[in-house]
Amino acid sequence: MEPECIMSAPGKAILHGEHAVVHGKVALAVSLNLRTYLRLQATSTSKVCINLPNINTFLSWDVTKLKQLLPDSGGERCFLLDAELVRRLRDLVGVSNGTLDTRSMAILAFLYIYLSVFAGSGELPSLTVSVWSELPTGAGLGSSAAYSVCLAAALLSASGTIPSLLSDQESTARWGEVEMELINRWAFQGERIIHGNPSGVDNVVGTWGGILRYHSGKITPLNRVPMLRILLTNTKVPRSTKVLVAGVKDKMNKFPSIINPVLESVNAVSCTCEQTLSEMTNDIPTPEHYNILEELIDINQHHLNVMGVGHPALDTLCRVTLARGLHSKLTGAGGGGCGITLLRPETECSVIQNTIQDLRDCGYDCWETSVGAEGVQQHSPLAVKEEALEVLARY
Ligand SMILES: Nc1ncnc2c1ncn2[C@@H]1O[C@H](COP(=O)(O)OP(=O)(O)OP(=O)(O)O)[C@@H](O)[C@H]1O
Ligand SMILES: C[C@@](O)(CCO)CC(=O)[O-]
Ligand SMILES: [Mg+2]
Repeated sequence: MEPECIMSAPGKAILHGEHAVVHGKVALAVSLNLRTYLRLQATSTSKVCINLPNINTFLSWDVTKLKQLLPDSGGERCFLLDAELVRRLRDLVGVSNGTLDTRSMAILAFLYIYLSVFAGSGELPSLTVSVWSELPTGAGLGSSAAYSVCLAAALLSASGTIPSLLSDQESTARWGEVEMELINRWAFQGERIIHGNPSGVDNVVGTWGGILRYHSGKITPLNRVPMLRILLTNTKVPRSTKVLVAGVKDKMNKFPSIINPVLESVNAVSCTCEQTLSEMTNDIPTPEHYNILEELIDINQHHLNVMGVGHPALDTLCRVTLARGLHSKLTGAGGGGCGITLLRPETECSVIQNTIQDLRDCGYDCWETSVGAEGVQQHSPLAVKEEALEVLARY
């Protein structure tokens, strides 16, 4: 095992298709230039330690105690969640079945991947894992997926299942397709623990990065898309993806003939958006293209409200931006959290600045973001963003 490794993975924004994607519809998603960073250190303390400064969680366990929880076999566990292992971990962490609290979810996901990845070798190494993120936690930008992707990459690398990539002190590197598939599968298990019933789109974006279409597990990178300018707004209203996803399912069960057509319509929105983006890259983008993108945003935002995942703070976001001629929708699971606002090429700087100020006056965080960042990466210490290294080096 290498003495130390540092990984990072990006957050994501969903352009269209959140919730519908859980039920087999198309989603379009982009990676963000906000990342989660993880540092793993091999130790000889006979302890497993985790430091999660974003959620003020610092814990450790004796390796001998964790050994008692080892599942019978490893490896294949990246396909199905091992319910018995989850039960044992819940007992260890002291949480009941329905728990949703931030800490317990993060710890369960970590211990689940750690134990499963090392189960095959029968030996549990002592190590310290520290994770710090630029992403707001639980706000719709895929923080859970970026966290799970980093955990999967680091623990698979520590176990020797995938190679450690770096040869010199200053590089950043990415794995090949086979290793990324494996990272993605294990990250999906982390998402299952945190989300309950994830579609897999968030961990796919966290692993591969870029701009992509996701449909029932099938990933299609959109290599040619116009440069999209987006405002991200965090309403700071807390919410849980798990609860919201379960709420949509309840509505589907209660009113199938009403909700199923809505999901079908969201699917058509995603497909029409994809088609429009492709026309914009083949021809010169016109104002009419942007009008279509804006109408699709409005339609989808209404659909998401019908599904019950809106929030008054998101309504305010849409109203405030529309007053400046800009169109917004929630992104991710909704219920609060973040929204995206499309900027047109001709949108004047003063309009953008005034919109940002209006939103900040509502108490929201708001910033312009670039999309399409790299997926999961391994960094040498000298190639990590200074701020991230500074935080991770404290532990
Ligand atoms: N930096 C972090 N440190 C520790 N745990 C984290 C971190 N980021 C995310 N998590 C875990 O992920 C959970 C948030 O996941 P959740 O899916 O609800 O929100 P999200 O992923 O930010 O939004 P969405 O799924 O809508 O994109 C937290 O409760 C915590 O358990
Ligand atoms: C709400 C949802 O569609 C997106 C969360 O970012 C959930 C999922 O796809 O797993
Ligand atoms: Mg999530």
